[in-house]
Amino acid sequence: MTETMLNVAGVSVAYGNRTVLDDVNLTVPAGSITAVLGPSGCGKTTLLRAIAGLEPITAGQISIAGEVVSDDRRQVAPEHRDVGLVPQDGALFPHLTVRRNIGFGIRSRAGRAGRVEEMVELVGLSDVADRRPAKLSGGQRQRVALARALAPAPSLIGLDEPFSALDAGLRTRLRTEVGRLLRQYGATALLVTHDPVEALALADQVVVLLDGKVRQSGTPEDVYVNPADARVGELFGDLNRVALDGQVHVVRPHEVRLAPVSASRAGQQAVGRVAAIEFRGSYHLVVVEPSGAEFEAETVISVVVPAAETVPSLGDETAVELAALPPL
Ligand SMILES: Nc1ncnc2c1ncn2[C@@H]1O[C@H](COP(=O)(O)OP(=O)(O)OP(=O)(O)O)[C@@H](O)[C@H]1O
Repeated sequence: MTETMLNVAGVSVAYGNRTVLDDVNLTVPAGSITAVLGPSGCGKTTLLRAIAGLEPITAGQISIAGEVVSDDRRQVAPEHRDVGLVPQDGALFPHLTVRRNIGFGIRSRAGRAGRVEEMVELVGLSDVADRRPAKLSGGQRQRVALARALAPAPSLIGLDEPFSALDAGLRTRLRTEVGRLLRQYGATALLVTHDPVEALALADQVVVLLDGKVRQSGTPEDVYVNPADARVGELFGDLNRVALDGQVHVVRPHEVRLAPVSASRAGQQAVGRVAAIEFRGSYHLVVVEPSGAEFEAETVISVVVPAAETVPSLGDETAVELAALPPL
């Protein structure tokens, strides 16, 4: 069996009398990446801070590599937890070079220089290793922050929205690169993010956090394909909620298709009018108002139509194939 590197059991955290984490449970197996996904304010940063020892917990227990580091009696100091943090903004020391930033957390002097060089190479920063952070690009700064967290070989790496300050193109490239580095290094990582693409692309396990509670945990495929409820489903992008035959069905816009009205088959297709069309770059989102009596008032069904395909015009009558609508 794989060793559990992080175990968070029934953990609650309160600020004053306001509970922001409520009975949170999660485990991270050694050598794997877990993403905690949730909207702004759901408690992601608080969870990471509690794990790193920067926030006391009000209930439960946190263990790292089999050692209890937080419970109702104990709170092991951050520097004794063996957790490397990559904060949201990188938080590099502005007056230190890349090398010295990376070496900062390595306590023993013996072997430090060699270790720093290894990390500099790992993140591909040999050319800029004597520069200070101000002379680096945003992507380079984030790589320094990652190397600094990895350098002391911690049991666990915590990443707090590490790509959020970067522009879209760089974010995608760095995401791929960081994923590769963490795997190559065999790191155990907990990534907190509000970005579903980041969570799905990088993680072995996704933990969905809503209002301070874990709503669902599973593989990326699990949580995407079988969301526990519509709120979880909606975290991963546009979602149709269609009230049909007394049940609410949810379906993603790319899972339904437009069809010619003449091919309509009862129960399989909804017929309606095109109420809106949005161009989204690689596709059009076509919003259809179905007219059948079986649909509740104000039901709309959004359909992804790839850019290469013909889109209907506003007001056109069209059919939507509904075969993929699972009830929730
Ligand atoms: N030191 C604090 N004192 C009081 N309330 C706080 C403190 N830190 C955070 N909070 C509140 O706790 C809740 C959870 O905050 P947290 O930063 O953990 O959420 P988050 O999911 O990381 O959000 P974001 O992505 O916006 O950083 C929020 O409502 C926040 O306002």
